[in-house]
Amino acid sequence: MKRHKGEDRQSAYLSVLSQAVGSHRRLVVALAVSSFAGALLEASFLVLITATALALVNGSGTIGPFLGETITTGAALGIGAVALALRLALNFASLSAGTRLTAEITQTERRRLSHAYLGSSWAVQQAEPSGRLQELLTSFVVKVSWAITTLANAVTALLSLLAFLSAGFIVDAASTLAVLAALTVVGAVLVPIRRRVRRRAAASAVANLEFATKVSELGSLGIEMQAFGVQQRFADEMDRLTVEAAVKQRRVDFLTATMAPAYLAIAYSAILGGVAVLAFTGYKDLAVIGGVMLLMLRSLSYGQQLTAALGSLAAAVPFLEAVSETVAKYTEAKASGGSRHPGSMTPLTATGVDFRYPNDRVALSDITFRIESREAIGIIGPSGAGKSTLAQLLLGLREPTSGTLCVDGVDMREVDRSWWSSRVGFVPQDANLFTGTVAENIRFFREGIDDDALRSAARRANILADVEALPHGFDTHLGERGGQLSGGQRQRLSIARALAADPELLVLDEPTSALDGASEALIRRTLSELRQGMTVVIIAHRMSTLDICDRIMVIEDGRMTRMDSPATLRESSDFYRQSLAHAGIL
Ligand SMILES: Nc1ncnc2c1ncn2[C@@H]1O[C@H](COP(=O)(O)OP(=O)(O)OP(=O)(O)O)[C@@H](O)[C@H]1O
Repeated sequence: MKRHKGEDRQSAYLSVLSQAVGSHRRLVVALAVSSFAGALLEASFLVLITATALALVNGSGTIGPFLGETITTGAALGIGAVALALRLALNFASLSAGTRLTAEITQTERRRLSHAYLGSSWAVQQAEPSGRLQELLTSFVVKVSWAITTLANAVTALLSLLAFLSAGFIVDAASTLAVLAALTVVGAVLVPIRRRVRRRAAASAVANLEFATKVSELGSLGIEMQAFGVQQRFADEMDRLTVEAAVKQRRVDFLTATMAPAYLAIAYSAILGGVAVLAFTGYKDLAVIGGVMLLMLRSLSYGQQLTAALGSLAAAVPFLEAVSETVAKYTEAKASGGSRHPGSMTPLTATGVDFRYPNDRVALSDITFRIESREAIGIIGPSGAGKSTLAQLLLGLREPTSGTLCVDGVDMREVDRSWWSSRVGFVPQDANLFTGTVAENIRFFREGIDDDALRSAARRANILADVEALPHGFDTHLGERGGQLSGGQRQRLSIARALAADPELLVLDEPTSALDGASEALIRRTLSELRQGMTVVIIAHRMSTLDICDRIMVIEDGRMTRMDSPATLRESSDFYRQSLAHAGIL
């Protein structure tokens, strides 16, 4: 059977919701049951108390019959008092279940999102717009927990309504049926409004994410913003995005809020109709009329709660959907890797390797090479030639689009990722330091790096003297992102981090780009000492850094045009000669 598009959407929402409720089902049920029982008690209390009051007015000592039993007014008052006490206890139980539910959902959704992100591939993490994950983890998760608590409230309101209607049937079936019919009409009238709320909320969720991305981007442009004096432009842009997000949110809020007055208008019309019927039929049983009126009013108020809860749910579901879609995207793009442990880190061979980015930009074509143990390989080439992309392939962060990359004869795709990363050191173009001590920054969350290994790594990276000059040495707390260090110091700290776990393969992506001549010379000396004990791959624009290399790979426009010793390249590669000439070496 052909399904309506709206139905598919509806079932998608329901499946996202039921997935999110998942392990919290127990609490949702506890919340619903305690609220339902509370509502039943309240309904019984109202029926008893109305009937008792009328009996007292009429001078009668009994009320009923209820379910075939008559009750004395004294017993009815006693039962009423017990019902009230029980209702209070159940109220507290629902409150406790509700607050626990919110806290648990916040935790599970945050864990689900952060674990999925951390387990996803570098390609997905790198493509993620900045600030998006933070926004999802904070305001989106709060809305998700709110959505599920709202769902529990909706279930509660629905069950309570059913409890009241059941009580109503006992008192007077015909009037209760009329109330039920009125409620069904109201529910149907509000369906299109709820659909609209959902559509508007989806637009609002998108605006929120765009806003978060912009805020994050603007935040990272701080120094340029000040230097170029464009703060006002930034403020204008922020204002524009703030207004856009606020307008979209207001539209959702307005539409959600219209549901209450719309509901009330229709509900009161139904009451008006009911009373008109009574007037018309001349029905006069005061006890029944009083009881039915009370139940009807209370039922309508539960109906109102149900409407409000469903409206809020419609507004929150797009946020839940965004979180679930993101988790699915991260999980689908899990960092790949096998379970094999090659006998050695070398030879490292590439055979006909191509790499294409998702935007179809071909970054590498037909790359073939073989790197032997303890070789020092330099990689040079014009900007944008594909050098960093190749480094990411060597680190196992990206997979070739075609061709193979092998470690001691084993395809990299089959190699155990943790085995590989524990044997590879990496120094990126920009040193990324975090708020923490010098020691923590060098250890970088890895276990088994003792104080001696720290000192040795710092010495080999030529940063030991700088660290010892700090007020608390290795225990000195660095500012956010290592803000109190110079660019060169940050780069050398990043080299110490790469060396701390004694890697067998060291990949350096322009390690000396931020260093002065003297520091660069020291790093060069360090590298020439290091290469005695490990295989080194260095991408460098500074030709002097490549002095220590046995062979140099020249990459031009994604292709490997040469891979030879420096002496041979002087003869065979125009690019190499030009680079030496620019560096004043030739
Ligand atoms: N994440 C990405 N998505 C799409 N294209 C990319 C991405 N990263 C790099 N590229 C493109 O791939 C090509 C190779 O980039 P790569 O960073 O590897 O060059 P590079 O030789 O390291 O450059 P540079 O020396 O300037 O750092 C470039 O054209 C670049 O625009």
